[in-house]
Amino acid sequence: MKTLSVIKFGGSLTKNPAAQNKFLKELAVVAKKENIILVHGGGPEINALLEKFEIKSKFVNGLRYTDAAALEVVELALSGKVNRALTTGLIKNKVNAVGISGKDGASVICKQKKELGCVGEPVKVNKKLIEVLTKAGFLPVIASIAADKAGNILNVNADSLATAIAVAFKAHRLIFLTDVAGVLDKNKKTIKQIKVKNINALINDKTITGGMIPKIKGCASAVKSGVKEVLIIDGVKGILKIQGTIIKK
Ligand SMILES: Nc1ncnc2c1ncn2[C@@H]1O[C@H](COP(=O)(O)OP(=O)(O)O)[C@@H](O)[C@H]1O
Ligand SMILES: CC(=O)N[C@@H](CCC(=O)OP(=O)(O)O)C(=O)O
Repeated sequence: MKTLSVIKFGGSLTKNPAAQNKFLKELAVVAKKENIILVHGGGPEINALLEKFEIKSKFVNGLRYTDAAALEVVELALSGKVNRALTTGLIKNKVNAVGISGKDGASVICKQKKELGCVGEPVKVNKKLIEVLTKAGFLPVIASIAADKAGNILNVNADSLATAIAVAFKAHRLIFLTDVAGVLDKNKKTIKQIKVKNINALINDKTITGGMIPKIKGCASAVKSGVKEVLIIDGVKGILKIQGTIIKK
């Protein structure tokens, strides 16, 4: 039986068309040998569209405070732009990709983090739709938009969404591709391996900040839930020759 990898493509990489194209080509190779669920963010696309619409946004511990006006723009950027681009790119590389978001098929149910406005934290994954797609040979490409149990749309950090999906599907691997060479220490050198018990210290001493916080927290919960290989890797180097940080028990 093929193993399952959940791969999260960081929005940071959408700024680098060469890296994005390389990723799509390499994913086409990997998808022949493994089942893949692709989850993506799109921070820079969201920022660019918010600027166009003159809507201000701010980040709290790596999560965007999202009011109702910003939410519309977030969905437009994630589902309308980034999801379309990745799905089209995969189809061009002969991969049977299908673009959805976490809200489709009520796949990911969230609890609203009211202090952040229209932001959700995944609390439940309904596997049906994603399973139907993977079993029929499609590769799901999932934008980090989801809904609460009443169907209200919420902005979800893509790292948290990828983690929830990896845990629910008991994935063998969870890989976060980003625009840096893994988790860096204070001298900007890649930390090759991090133990879960050391993660809080790295956050508290501010080695890990901003967008790396939801990623490393996702890694910790995936490792604790039994995902065997959890990695934060250099998205520019790609997924065939993996370079970055492995997170272990
Ligand atoms: N210790 C760290 N090592 C590497 N990157 C870090 C660290 N702390 C904070 N960061 C920041 O996290 C960013 C990656 O997170 P983010 O911008 O959300 O990327 P993505 O869109 O790939 O999820 C890096 O570009 C870097 O600015
Ligand atoms: C709540 C929250 O912060 N949502 C994120 C969703 C996109 C994302 O996670 O994109 P990256 O992969 O670029 O980080 C945001 O609004 O930026």
